[in-house]
Amino acid sequence: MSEVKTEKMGFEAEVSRLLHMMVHSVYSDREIFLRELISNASDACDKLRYEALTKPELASGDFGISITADADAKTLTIADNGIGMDRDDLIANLGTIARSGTANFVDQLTGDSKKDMQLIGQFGVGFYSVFMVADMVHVTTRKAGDEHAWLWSSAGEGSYEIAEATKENAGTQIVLHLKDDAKDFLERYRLEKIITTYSDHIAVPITLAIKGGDKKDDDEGDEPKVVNEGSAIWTRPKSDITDEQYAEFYRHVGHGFDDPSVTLHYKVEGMQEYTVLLFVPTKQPMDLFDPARKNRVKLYVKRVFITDDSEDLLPGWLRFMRGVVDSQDLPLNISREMLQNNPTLERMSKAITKRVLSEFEKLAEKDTEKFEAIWDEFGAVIKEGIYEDFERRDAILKIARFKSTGVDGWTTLADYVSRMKDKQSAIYYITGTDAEAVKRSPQLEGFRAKGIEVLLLADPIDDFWLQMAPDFDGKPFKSITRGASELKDIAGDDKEDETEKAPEGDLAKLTALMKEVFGDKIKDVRASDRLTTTAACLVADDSGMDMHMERILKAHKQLGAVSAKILEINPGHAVIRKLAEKAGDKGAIDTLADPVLLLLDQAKILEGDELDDTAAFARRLSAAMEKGLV
Ligand SMILES: Nc1ncnc2c1ncn2[C@@H]1O[C@H](COP(=O)(O)OP(=O)(O)OP(=O)(O)O)[C@@H](O)[C@H]1O
Repeated sequence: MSEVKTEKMGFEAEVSRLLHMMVHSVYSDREIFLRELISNASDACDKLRYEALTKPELASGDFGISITADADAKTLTIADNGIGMDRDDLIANLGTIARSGTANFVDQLTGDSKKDMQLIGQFGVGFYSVFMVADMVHVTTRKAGDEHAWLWSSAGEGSYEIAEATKENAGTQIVLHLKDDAKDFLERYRLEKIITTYSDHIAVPITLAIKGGDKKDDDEGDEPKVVNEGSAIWTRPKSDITDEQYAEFYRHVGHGFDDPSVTLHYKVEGMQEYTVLLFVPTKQPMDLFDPARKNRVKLYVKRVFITDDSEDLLPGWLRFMRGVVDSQDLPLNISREMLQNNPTLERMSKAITKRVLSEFEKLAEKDTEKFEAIWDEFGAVIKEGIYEDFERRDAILKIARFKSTGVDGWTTLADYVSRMKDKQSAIYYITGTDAEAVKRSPQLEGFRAKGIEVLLLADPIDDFWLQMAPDFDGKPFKSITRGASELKDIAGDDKEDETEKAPEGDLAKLTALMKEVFGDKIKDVRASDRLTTTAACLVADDSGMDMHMERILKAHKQLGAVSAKILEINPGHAVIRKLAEKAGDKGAIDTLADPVLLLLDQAKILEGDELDDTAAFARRLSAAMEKGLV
């Protein structure tokens, strides 16, 4: 017999950190390791079932997962006849951290085992959780279509070994040598309970056999017994499925660790036939803002898993949804490439999207609080649909929620419109990168004083959808940082404005002087009615681009230079009054140059813009302070 070559390999540093924690864990829900292993085994069966559509020789018999507890050997074995792994797969999957969820988990480890343990519940650690219960793990695996089998072994600290092995069929067998304090995972009652609690929804049969030990309490013999329902959960009637079973399935299919906030389970029959089981998570999935904007809903055809990577199953703006769509109409031998631009899939996608939106609409009416909690998490993503999904634009605008100066929580556009003032024709908004900073924008002052509501938009997508959606209910959206304000024409609820203002004549002299000082730095200077407490602010020209949008485009190098702005000054502000008084004096252009330049820099700072010359700003400010102090 030739000698078996064993290679010793070190775990990736992050895995070692993770494993160290697992090995020394005091986590009370250790039983989740079994859920993770069953989940992986089921995924492996799904993958092979798909491969076998085009290469039937790869699969051998019915798919199944078997769990064997050996009380004498103190081992728990989980075996599947799924896709299996080759040597490279083993190194990539059981030696590194591939999943973003786990990587995030490791990033957040503090070294304080109590705190770290709490994180497991939020992230899950997949396969590595076996080291909470086992001090030695052997994985024997053979990839379907491959003649070699491999044995991966590790005690969970620092390193693992890989050696060539023999295995009759494709699939994976994982043997856990249980730690002394984990022997309860050999008991039938305990195992059955774990499997039915966490894995009942698994669509392949899970058999359990108990071997050896004292059989006094277990008269069911050594024969493997099927312990789960074994049918795909989405094919079962709703009335047979408990909330907990839905939640477990959600966690399995969505790789989530929270509970679903909405479960949508229905069947369509007629022209098209398919079943939908979709979930809205409670918390944002890790990859929500990945630039790839991938959809994670799994597409099945007649119960056979096809892909969880179809760009056409649901639009990108619903990428937070998790679950399964099982079609009866698509051909079973459909390749993933053939799914692109497939008319059946397109029709299905449209109908599901419509249904999801109408469920949101219903929920928003029936349980506003719950819908708003969903909006808190996913609103920024749903709004991408206003930008890119022309057909759904109106429907999304209808359910969309916004922060506004008029209310504390969220408002709908319809509610905003119902609160519009007499002669107010537009829906006013202001955009920015930070919700709190937006709230403090000087341009809001005049609107606040008149009780005219302004939407406060601080999601990156806001500037973009506003380009695509010109109005709601016939009312145009209008940026309050662009163009002349129509405040004086709108009947607000302010009292007679009694603030003392600079006389028109002086003001005209001051604006002329300022224009001269600023040159082409500024497009125009004019008196403002949008300011009440701030001396000056910048606004964009009516025909120009919204200032925040311009800044975004410049940051993304989509725009060379920003256009010159208009400086609006507040005639009621003491500084402006003083300046206006002096603007007609002889030599005023010299004496007032520094203060008016300071005003301009101040307005830029309020916008979060960079100053052209910070040294000059500091010098002017010091000079002004000196004048005030001495
Ligand atoms: N029984 C198995 N058969 C084939 N491949 C497996 C098996 N178990 C694990 N793997 C491979 O190892 C990878 C890592 O597994 P792990 O449980 O750590 O994470 P995951 O399954 O990707 O994510 P999650 O735990 O959220 O399901 C899997 O993605 C899979 O490719």
